[in-house]
Amino acid sequence: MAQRKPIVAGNWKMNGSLELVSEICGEVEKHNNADVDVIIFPPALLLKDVVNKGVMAGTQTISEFDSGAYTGEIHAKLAHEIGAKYTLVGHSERRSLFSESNQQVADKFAKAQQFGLTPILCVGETEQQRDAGKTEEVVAEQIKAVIDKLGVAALNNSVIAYEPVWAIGTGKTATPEQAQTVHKFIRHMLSSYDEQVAQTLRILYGGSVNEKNSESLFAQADIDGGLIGGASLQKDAFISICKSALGNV
Ligand SMILES: O=C[C@H](O)COP(=O)(O)O
Repeated sequence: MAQRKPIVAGNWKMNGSLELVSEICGEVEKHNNADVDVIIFPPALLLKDVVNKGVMAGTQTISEFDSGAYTGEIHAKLAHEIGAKYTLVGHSERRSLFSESNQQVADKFAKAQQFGLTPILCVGETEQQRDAGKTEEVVAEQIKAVIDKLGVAALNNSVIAYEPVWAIGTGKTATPEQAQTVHKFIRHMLSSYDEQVAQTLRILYGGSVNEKNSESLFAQADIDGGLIGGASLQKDAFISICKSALGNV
């Protein structure tokens, strides 16, 4: 089996402050090493502060446009110049609250790579879709939008985060088995395009990950770390999750 370096990514969403940067980042930086990539996704206004603390960072979304009259958008080129290494694309909150389509997410993915950012493509089904037996179909469509636009090789320089919408911020974590089933499906689907991409792509799980469940989730064969929301705002919990990625992925 391919060796994949785990990632523990903290998505602060529209939370955090300069105080939180000071409280968490010094500690977090110590856990980013040869064995695990630790990344913080702060609100864009705190990106430079996080980078200045020596922490690997990214934006929570990115514009699909180049520079121009796009008030309020985050330019991938500027984010990269400031020091961002990654960006999330297609987080379910962007899809549901800001109506981002699969096509738009694919455009953002392309723009991120064009300007040197590694996209983390977020995918996942709603509870209704899961209940209707459509989990695999929904996740496959979300990934195929990127493959159709850019070709499967574009996934080489990316990460996928599987985040079932029903598990986000609800405390209702997918069981390790439920998560593993979908991660395995994603790898299987990718292997029909390219076996090397399927084996080397890092696939993170997100959705109510905390310091108590991270170890069992990360121990699954196809789970390469986590995208953490609420627990990434608590220093001790987040550090504990970072430690559980070591030797468990
Ligand atoms: O990006 C992170 C996810 O939306 C998970 O959030 P959560 O850990 O608060 O459920």
